[in-house]
Amino acid sequence: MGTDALSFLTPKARQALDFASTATLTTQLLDRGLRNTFLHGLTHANPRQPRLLGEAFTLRCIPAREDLDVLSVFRDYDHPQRKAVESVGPGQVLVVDARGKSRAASLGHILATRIKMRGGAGIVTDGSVRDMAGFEKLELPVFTAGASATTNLALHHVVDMQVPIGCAEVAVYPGDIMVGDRDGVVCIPRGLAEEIALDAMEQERLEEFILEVIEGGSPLRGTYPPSPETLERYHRLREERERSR
Ligand SMILES: O=C([O-])CC(=O)C(=O)O
Ligand SMILES: [Mg+2]
Repeated sequence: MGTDALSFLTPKARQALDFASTATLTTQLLDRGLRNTFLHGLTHANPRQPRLLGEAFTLRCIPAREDLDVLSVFRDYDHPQRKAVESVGPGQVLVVDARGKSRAASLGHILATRIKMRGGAGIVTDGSVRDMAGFEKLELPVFTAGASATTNLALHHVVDMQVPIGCAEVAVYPGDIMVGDRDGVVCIPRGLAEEIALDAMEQERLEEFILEVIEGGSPLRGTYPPSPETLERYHRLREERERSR
């Protein structure tokens, strides 16, 4: 996976963002007062490629208009949609504000493949994609509200890239960190990414322990959330494991 765009993070934070679940990350964001960071309603197109990590490269659409949005505009290689695709860099995720409208696709298999070849880290749209059979096999994480055969400009007019957008009702700023897994996609404000990542890793480790205890038959009381005694057991176990490494 190309993660060049994430070089502002420490290797430890990058690793953590590659591992932590979106459930854990949204909890960490909530703990800092951010309640609306999960892009609800989007699912991954390729079941084997659910894990997404990259920096947001944003694309904004407004409603199409019949006098402007005609098929011939796609002959222009500098059409904003095509220009955006040719601008997504290594480690970046194309995040499309399709106003939550999925009746026409944000893009298709060829454009998505170009993003992959450019080293892009993925695609997220609150609209749809076309050529779904291709996306199901594409080795690029793509999150979408669904499939629609209708091409982009029947409904969308791509106006701008690298501006703040709304995607699935979540504010996404260029450079924010997008993380996806089987639950969907979360947007982490760039300035919070490092600390969220490190704390998320701690939460993951603790929850792994809690799950083991629950699987061992313990009730929730005293375990989840952990009582001081359970926490002590956890810290002791961690110390033991670290010593034996
Ligand atoms: O969305 C479009 O019209 C372009 C398309 O089909 C593709 O990229 O394969
Ligand atoms: Mg196509």
